[in-house]
Amino acid sequence: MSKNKKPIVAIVGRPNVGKSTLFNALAKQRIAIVKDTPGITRDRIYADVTWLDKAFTLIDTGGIEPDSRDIILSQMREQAQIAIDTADVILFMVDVKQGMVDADAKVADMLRRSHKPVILVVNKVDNFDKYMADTYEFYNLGIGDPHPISASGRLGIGDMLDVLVSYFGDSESGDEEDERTRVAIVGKPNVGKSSLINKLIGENRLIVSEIAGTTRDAVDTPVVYNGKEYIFIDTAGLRRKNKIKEELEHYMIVRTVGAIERSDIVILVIDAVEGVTEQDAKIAGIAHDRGKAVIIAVNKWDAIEKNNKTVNQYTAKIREILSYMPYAEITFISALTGQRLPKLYDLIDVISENHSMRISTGVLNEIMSEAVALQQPPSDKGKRLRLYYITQVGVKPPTFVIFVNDKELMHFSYTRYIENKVREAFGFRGTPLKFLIRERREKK
Ligand SMILES: Nc1nc2c(ncn2[C@@H]2O[C@H](COP(=O)(O)OP(=O)(O)OP(=O)(O)O)[C@@H](O)[C@H]2O)c(=O)[nH]1
Ligand SMILES: Nc1nc2c(ncn2[C@@H]2O[C@H](COP(=O)(O)OP(=O)(O)OP(=O)(O)O)[C@@H](O)[C@H]2O)c(=O)[nH]1
Repeated sequence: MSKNKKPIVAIVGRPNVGKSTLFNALAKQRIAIVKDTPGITRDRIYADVTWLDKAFTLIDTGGIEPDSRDIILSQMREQAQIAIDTADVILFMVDVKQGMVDADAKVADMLRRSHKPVILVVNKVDNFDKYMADTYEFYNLGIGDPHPISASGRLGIGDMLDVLVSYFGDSESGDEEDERTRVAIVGKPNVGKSSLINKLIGENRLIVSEIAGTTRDAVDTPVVYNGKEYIFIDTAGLRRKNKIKEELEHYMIVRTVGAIERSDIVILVIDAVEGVTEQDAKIAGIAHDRGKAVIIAVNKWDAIEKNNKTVNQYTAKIREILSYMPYAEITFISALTGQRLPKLYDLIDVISENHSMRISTGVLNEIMSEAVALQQPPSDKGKRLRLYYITQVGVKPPTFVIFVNDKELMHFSYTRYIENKVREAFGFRGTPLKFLIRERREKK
C-alpha cells in the first residue's frame, strides 16, 4: 500500500448476506463530511469510515438482482475481481443462516489465490451463544478464522474492525516518502483514456520492476518526463460485453473511486463531441469529494468544428454543470494528434505544487484581516461574527482552520468569501481548499 493513501476495503458476498446492512452500519461513523456536492445522485457505493483513528474507504462491490445460480456465481466472480483489483483488504461475507454454499467456496478460492488480505465475516450471528458453533463450518473455506457478526444487531462489529485495521500497516513506518506525482486518468468509457495515457507515456515509460507485484499496481505506470517521475493510474478498458447499463456504471464507479483514492491529481477526460454528461459529473463529484486536484481534459478537440467562441462556450458549459469545482483547470486536447499534451505535463506540475502548498500563519492572517476589513462579517440577533485566527493544518488538499466566536454565524457564503480572498492571494489553481470552522472563546 502506498504511503499516505487511505486504504480501500471492499465487501464481497452473495446477494442477501447483509452487505448493505454492514455498509450502512459502518458508514454511520462518517466523520469527514466534505462539502456537499449538489446535483449529484449519491450512490451508496463508497463511504468514509474511521475506527480507532484509522480511516479507510469502504466500497460495496455490488447489489445485483439474483436471477439464476449461474448468473449469481459469475457476478460474484466479477465482484471479487473488482475487489481484488482495487482493495487493500477484502471483507468476504457469508450468512450463518444459509450455511456454506458452493458459490462461497468458489469465490473463497479466488480470493485466496489473489494473496490479498481477506477477512471472513460470518453475518446474521444474532445470538453469539446460540449460533457460534455454526460458524465453524466456514473454516472449510480455507481463508482463516470466521469472524461472527450481526450487521443488523450491531454485534461483533468492533472486534471485526480491530482485525481489519490491523492489516493497514503502520503509516509511520520507515519507508521513504514517495515524491512521485500520482495521476489518475478517469472518465466514462470511450472518451479516449487509453489513447491519452498511451500518448503521455510514449517513450517516457520507465522500465522498473520496483513496483510491487500486486494486481492493482499492474495498471500503475511509472513515467519519467523532463527528469521528473510520475505515476499514471489507468482505469480504461471497462467496456464489457453483455452487461446491463447499471452494472457497467457500478463497476465504472468502483474502479474510478479506487483509482482516484490512490492519486493526488485527477485528469477527468471528457469527450468534446458529446459534451459534459451526467456520468462525467458523477466522476467529477468523486474527485471533488476526495479532495483531489482536478484537470478537466476536453479530448477529441480535433474532431469538432470550432470558431473563436468555441473554447469559451465549452468552458462556460463545464463551469455551469460542474459548478462545485470552479478551481478545476480546463484544457482542450487531442490524444489523437497530440495537441497540447506536452502542456499537460506542465499543468500537472503546477497543480501538484498547489495541492501541497503551505502558507505561513502570519501571511494568512494578514489576508484574513484585510478581507474582514473590506467586507463586514454577518451578524444575527445583535451578535456579530468575529474571526480570530486562521492557520493551515494540512495539504492535499490544503486545509485551513478558522477560529471564530460563534460557528452558527459563519455562513457558507462568508467562508466562500474568505476562500476567494485566499485564492486571489495565492492562486491554488486546480486544487480544492478545505475550511474547518472552530469556536474559541475570545482571548484577552
Ligand atoms: N437476522 C439477521 N438478518 C440480517 C442481518 N444483517 C442483514 N440482515 C437481513 O438480511 C437481508 C439482506 O440484507 P442486505 O444488507 O440487503 O444484503 P446484501 O448482501 O446487501 O444484499 P444484495 O443487495 O442483494 O447484495 C435483509 O433483510 C437484512 O435485514 C443480521 O445480522 N441478522
Ligand atoms: N478524433 C479523436 N478520436 C479519439 C481521440 N482520442 C481517442 N479517440 C478515439 O476514441 C475511441 C475511444 O478511445 P479509447 O482511448 O479506447 O477510450 P477509453 O476512454 O480508453 O475507452 P474505455 O476503454 O472504454 O474506457 C477510439 O476509437 C479512439 O481512436 C481524439 O483525441 N480525437
